[in-house]
Amino acid sequence: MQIIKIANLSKKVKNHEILKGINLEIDEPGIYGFIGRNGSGKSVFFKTLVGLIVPSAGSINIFGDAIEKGKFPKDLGALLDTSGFLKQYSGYRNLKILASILNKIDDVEIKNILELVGLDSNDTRPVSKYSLGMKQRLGIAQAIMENPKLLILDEPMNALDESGVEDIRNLLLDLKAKGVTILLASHNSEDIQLLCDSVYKIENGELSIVS
Ligand SMILES: Nc1ncnc2c1ncn2[C@@H]1O[C@H](COP(=O)(O)OP(=O)(O)OP(=O)(O)O)[C@@H](O)[C@H]1O
Repeated sequence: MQIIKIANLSKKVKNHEILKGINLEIDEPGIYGFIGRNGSGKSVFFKTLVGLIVPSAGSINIFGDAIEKGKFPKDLGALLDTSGFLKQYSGYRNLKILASILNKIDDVEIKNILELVGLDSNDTRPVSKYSLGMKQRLGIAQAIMENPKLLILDEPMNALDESGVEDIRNLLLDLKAKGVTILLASHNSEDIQLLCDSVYKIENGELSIVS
């Protein structure tokens, strides 16, 4: 089944055309990089893919299903920003609350995912006490915890230290080896070069293939 099919996708806010007639088809699992200057439209593009932003025109299909507003696509995990966590609760409690929506994974799996991204699963401190890098790791844990077949990651290495970057690179390559498709927006050319099978550029809201 086709993984992603995007046809003529546009997003206009007032007179500003943020995305202009984007077409993209992804048929093969792999890691797809998205590069582009600050403000070029990468985050808006990703948010549109998951139904958080409603396009002005065009269509998006993920695993054959049309994306609709507010209906998060199944088999999809996303890291779009890490500000959505409930700051008064621990990382574990946050993931548990999110996991209770679909009820696909149990407590042991949640703890394993936390350890996988380098967080202490027994840490009871609230997220308000987390460093930026820890929040980023928690965001990655949230994105991957339900074993999605498609993963959309907006700058996942933000605020990570060197070993964190190395851990997450390896994690993404492991997921790719398991057949997961990953869309990765990054400003880090090393991440793009090391990880991506194909690279796209967004420039002034238009998408083109780089390699
Ligand atoms: N919710 C919104 N409503 C209106 N305009 C928005 C909204 N979010 C982003 N924009 C505008 O859309 C354009 C693209 O922003 P976007 O965040 O997608 O860029 P980006 O490529 O992700 O940038 P960066 O590399 O800095 O993360 C910018 O001009 C921004 O001001």
